Amino acid sequence: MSTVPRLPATPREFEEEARARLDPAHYDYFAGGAGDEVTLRANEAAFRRLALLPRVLRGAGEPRTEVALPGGRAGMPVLVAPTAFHRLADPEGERATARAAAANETIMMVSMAGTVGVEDVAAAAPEAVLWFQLYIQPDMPFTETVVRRAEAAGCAALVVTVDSPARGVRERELAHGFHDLPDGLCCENLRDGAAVRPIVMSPDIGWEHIDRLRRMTDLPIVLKGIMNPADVRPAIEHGAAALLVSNHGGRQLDTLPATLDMLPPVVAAADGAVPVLLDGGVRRGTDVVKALALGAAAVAVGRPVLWGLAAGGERGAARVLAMLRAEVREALALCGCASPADLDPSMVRRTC
Ligand SMILES: Cc1cc2nc3c(=O)[nH]c(=O)nc-3n(C[C@H](O)[C@H](O)[C@H](O)COP(=O)(O)O)c2cc1C
Ligand SMILES: O=C(O)C(=O)c1ccccc1
Repeated sequence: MSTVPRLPATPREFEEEARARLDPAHYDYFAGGAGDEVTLRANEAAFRRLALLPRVLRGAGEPRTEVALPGGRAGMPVLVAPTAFHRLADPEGERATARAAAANETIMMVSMAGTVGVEDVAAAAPEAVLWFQLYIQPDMPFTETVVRRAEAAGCAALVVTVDSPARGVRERELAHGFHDLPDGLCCENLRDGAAVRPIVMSPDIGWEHIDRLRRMTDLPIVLKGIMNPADVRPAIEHGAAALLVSNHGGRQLDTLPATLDMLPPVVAAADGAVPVLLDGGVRRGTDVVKALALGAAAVAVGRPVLWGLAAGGERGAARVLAMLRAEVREALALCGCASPADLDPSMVRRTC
């Protein structure tokens, strides 16, 4: 009789299991943040500081969890954030992640630094809604080549990461001497004929590049890495269809505030013109509901999906997403909400 291995039951257990299975250098690559990891810790801590204040006797009925976004509908307000190098966690890599996202009716943002080409990700999960994450390369003809690949693969939006004019310095990577993918793995989306280009994080990228991208494609553009409310108006003026409040999971500049703490001022600056999403430190359904109460249209998770993938491949990643979906439904129900639209800022309270 064959037995199916037992999967962990909590987010913490998923991370422990992933840590036990991964090469320590790869675990630290996934887990680590920049500098003293102040921002990395701040993201989760901000959720813990906030308490929920449910409403009662609203007769809301069974809650619905789906949300409509510029790049399509998601069955739950928890998307898969773009993360690099999934084949370090599981041989199927991004194919497994896409199937796990599709099984939970959610959207996967496919990293430009993926270890499976975007066409193969799409082919592995034909029902998945994919958004393609792009680092605009200063070589704009090459950037266009990558955009055309994402379009041809059927991606429904471009997620342009704007928090990376340089690569963040992560001391855990330095300690292991982790610089490159092992032999046999590469960034398949960076293929250029027989060669694979390195990803350039360029300080020369400016709003004019967003304008050029806007002219290049009809896909909605999501700007990922907006933290300062002063950047919201220009983002809208330059044609962003949505904003993703993100500090890159604390992996770029250290000592940025928690994303949850910048969500209210960014939402206020957007003033309903575009939906605002958030990532960073989301681990439980209650975290999701807190962000939605403060005005997020949806959230995304990075590391939790990697832990699922490392602990149990496609099945592990799918379980992590299914747990989050069940927790969101439960938290909405216990808050007296029929849908995310019933949440509002009066339903969260700072405790310290
Ligand atoms: C291992 C790892 C790789 C990442 N790679 C990318 C990437 O290729 N592109 C990108 O825009 N963001 C990348 N991110 C940032 C995530 O998209 C996201 O902002 C962050 O992980 C959210 O925080 P969380 O991990 O606490 O959920 C990466 C994050 C991690 C942990
Ligand atoms: O590690 C990261 O956070 C990341 O964004 C990245 C970008 C390019 C290549 C590999 C990883």
